[in-house]
Amino acid sequence: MVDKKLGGAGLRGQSAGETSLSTVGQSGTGLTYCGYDVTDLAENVTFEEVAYLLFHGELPNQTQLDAYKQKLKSLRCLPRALKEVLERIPADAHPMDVMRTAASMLGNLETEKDFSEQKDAADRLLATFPAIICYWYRFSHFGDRIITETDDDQLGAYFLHLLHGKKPSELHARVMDVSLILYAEHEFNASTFTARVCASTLSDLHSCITGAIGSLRGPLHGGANEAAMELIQDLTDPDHARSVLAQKLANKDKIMGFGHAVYRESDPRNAIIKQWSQQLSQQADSSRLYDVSVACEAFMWEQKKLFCNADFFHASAYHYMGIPTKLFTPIFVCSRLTGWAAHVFEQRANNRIIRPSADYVGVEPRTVTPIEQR
Ligand SMILES: CC(=O)SCCNC(=O)CCNC(=O)[C@H](O)C(C)(C)COP(=O)(O)OP(=O)(O)OC[C@H]1O[C@@H](n2cnc3c(N)ncnc32)[C@H](O)[C@@H]1OP(=O)(O)O
Ligand SMILES: O=C([O-])CC(=O)C(=O)O
Repeated sequence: MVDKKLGGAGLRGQSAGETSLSTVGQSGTGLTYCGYDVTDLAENVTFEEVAYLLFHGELPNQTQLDAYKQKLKSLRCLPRALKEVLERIPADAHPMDVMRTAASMLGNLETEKDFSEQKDAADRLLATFPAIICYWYRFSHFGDRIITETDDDQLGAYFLHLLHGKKPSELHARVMDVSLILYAEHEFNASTFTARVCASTLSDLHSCITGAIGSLRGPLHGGANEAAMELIQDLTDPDHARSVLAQKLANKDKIMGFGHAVYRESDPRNAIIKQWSQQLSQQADSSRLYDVSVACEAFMWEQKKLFCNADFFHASAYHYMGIPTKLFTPIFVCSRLTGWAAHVFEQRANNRIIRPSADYVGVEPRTVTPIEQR
């Protein structure tokens, strides 16, 4: 793998601490969680195993996994006060604002009083995030008060079940599971770094997660999967895709779902989700979204040597599973919560408050002019 030339703004390339949770752009296909290649994990384990790995440092054995899944299932009930808050948030709210408010509200209702409660607090958030976003969505858009306690075995299938009101197909359940694995953890990305900065003040887990959701919301980070959908939805065929992109590049527009702060030639998550998007397209009425996405990928590489990041083919994959575009980034939250929480645990275990310095570029020292003379 070629190292990206790093330096300058955005703290690019500077080490801001240690982690044993993941490596980005260093070994294997480019992304490892606790030493396992993400490609290996996406092929051979489930998201619940990845969550356990990030929280405990090792994959669970069968007994541990069964107990963990049982625990998560038992935590799916939303408190009445949280449902009341969700019912008051309007349908035109940004779903990431719903997630941010809900994480904060849960922090009021079920405050983490001591760090010894951190894993239970994280499991509770993990178990409830799919219910939170689907409860708000179904109530605000259709007036449904859904029952959030179901017997779904896995979080991805649980989300699709609550969203659509019926259990998903095996293929859809598997794609959601893989998607959650791919989004789970990514070293010191902007939202995780937000969580760690907050943790370094010895704040509570809900504050760390609430802040991280705010950072993930932006289109340069998690919001890119929705922005990519907005781009591809209007592309009629590969020729049209090429001409729209050529115009955008001429305008110096950023093309969402392309490029990365660390990877230089490819994002290993792309090949995986792309292959699942292709499978979904073969079952769909039309393969247009997949075909135009492939044309965008080829054109961007040919013109700018820019490659698809994790977000680009997630857009078509999620769309093929009937997921409304506005819920794409909240799914990212449901997954990345595991990475955020694991980083909070790691920060707390060896903490020093994160407080860098700034290079001052303002005016020279001066004295106050009395107000009547200004
Ligand atoms: C899961 C995730 O969060 S993955 C990231 C999701 N975000 C996106 O997809 C948004 C689109 N992409 C981007 O904005 C950027 O590629 C980022 C934010 C991901 C990384 O930013 P940086 O590290 O600053 O990018 P990088 O240093 O590689 O940029 C090099 C050049 O390529 C350009 N470039 C990078 N990405 C893009 C893009 N998607 N479209 C057009 N040009 C781009 C930059 O503008 C820069 O040009 P310049 O030198 O003329 O200023
Ligand atoms: O690492 C980054 O900068 C962004 C990213 O891909 C992620 O958070 O998954």
